[in-house]
Amino acid sequence: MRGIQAAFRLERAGFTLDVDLDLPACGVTALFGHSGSGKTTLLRCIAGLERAPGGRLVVNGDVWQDGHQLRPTHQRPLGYVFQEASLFDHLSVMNNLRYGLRRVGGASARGLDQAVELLGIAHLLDRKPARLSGGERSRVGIARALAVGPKLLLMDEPLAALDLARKQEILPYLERLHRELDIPVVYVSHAPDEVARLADHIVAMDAGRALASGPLAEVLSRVDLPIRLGEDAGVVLEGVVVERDAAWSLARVAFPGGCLWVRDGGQAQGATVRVRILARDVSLALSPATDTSLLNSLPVVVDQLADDSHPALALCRLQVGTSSSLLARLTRRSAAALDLQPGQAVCAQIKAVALIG
Ligand SMILES: Nc1ncnc2c1ncn2[C@@H]1O[C@H](COP(=O)(O)OP(=O)(O)OP(=O)(O)O)[C@@H](O)[C@H]1O
Repeated sequence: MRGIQAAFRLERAGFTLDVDLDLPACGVTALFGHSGSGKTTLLRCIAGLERAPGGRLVVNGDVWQDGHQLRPTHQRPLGYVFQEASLFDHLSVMNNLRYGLRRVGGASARGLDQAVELLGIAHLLDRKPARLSGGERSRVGIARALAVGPKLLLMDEPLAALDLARKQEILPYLERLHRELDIPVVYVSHAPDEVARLADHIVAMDAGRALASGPLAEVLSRVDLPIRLGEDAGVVLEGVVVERDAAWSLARVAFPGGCLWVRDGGQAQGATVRVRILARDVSLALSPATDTSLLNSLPVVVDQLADDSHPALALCRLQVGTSSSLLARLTRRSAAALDLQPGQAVCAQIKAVALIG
C-alpha cells in the first residue's frame, strides 16, 4: 500500500500525543501548529527517536513499526534534518557527507552526487564547516540527510534558526526538492508562509492531536481552522502563467475557476505557480465595482460563514468556479449589511495576491 500510515499514542506529564494519520506517498506534508502542539514529538516517533510502543508506522508498504516489531532509528531508511545542522568541524563538507553514508553502510554514491547537485554545494565540498555561512551550513545539513538515499525525509523547522535573508536563500532549494524529490517529505513548521510555499498536504496539530489532515488548498480554506492562523488565514491557489504584460510588469495566472493579475515574478508563460491570498485582503460586494483601483475581482458564491477570533469579525468561505475556494475576513456588521447567505452570488475584490513560487 502506497503512502504513510502513522498511528502513535505517547503519554507524557501534561501532554499526550494521539494521532492516526494517512499521509501521501510523495510530496511535502507539513506538520503545522503552535509551539508545544506536538509536531517535533510526532516527527521523532516517525524517526524512532521517541519510543511509542503500540504505535504503527508503514512507509509505502514497508512496516517500520507495529505491535510486533519496532525498528530502531538506524534501521529506518530516513534522512533527518534538524533546525541546526550539527556538522563535524574537523571534517570537510565532503567528509561530513561521507560520514553520514558510513552510518547506513555505504549507500550508493549516486545519492551523494544527487544531493550535492540538488543543494548546489559542489563548490563547498573541500571547505571546513567554520568557513560556511549559516545558509550554506543548512544546505550541507540537508544534503547530508539526502545523501543516504532515504525512503523518507524528515525536516524539523530547517529554516527556524536562520534570519530572513538566509531563509530567502534556502527556500529556492527547498522548492527544488519539492519539485524533484520522489520520496515523501514530512516538514515541521509553524510559519504559514513556508507551509503555503512548500506543502502539498497539511496536518494541523493542536494539543497532541491532528485537527485536520488533507490537501493544502482544502485545509487552508476551512473556516473552522484558519482562526488558529490568526492574521495569516488565507488560501493558496495553484495556477498557470497565461500572459505576461511587459508594459506594466504584470502576469496573469489562470487557476480552476478564474484568473488573477499578479506582479510579474519572471516565470515563463506556461509555468505552474502558486499564489497566496490572505483572508484580510478579500472584501465582498454585491455587484462588480467599476470605479476601483483593484485589479482583481472575481464572481464567487458564498459557501460558509463562521465567527472569527474577534467577536467583531467573521470568516467567509467562497466558492470560485467548481473546485477553488477563497476566504474573506469581514466585520460581522458588513456581513449583516450585505445579508450574506450561503449560496448567494457576490463579487470578491482582492486587494493583494502574492506570487509565492
Ligand atoms: N523530552 C521531553 N520530555 C517531556 N516533555 C517533553 C519533551 N519534549 C517535549 N516535551 C513536551 O511535549 C509537548 C510537545 O512538544 P513538541 O516539541 O513536540 O512540540 P512542537 O509542536 O514541536 O513545539 P515547537 O514548535 O515549539 O518545537 C510540549 O508540551 C513539550 O513541553
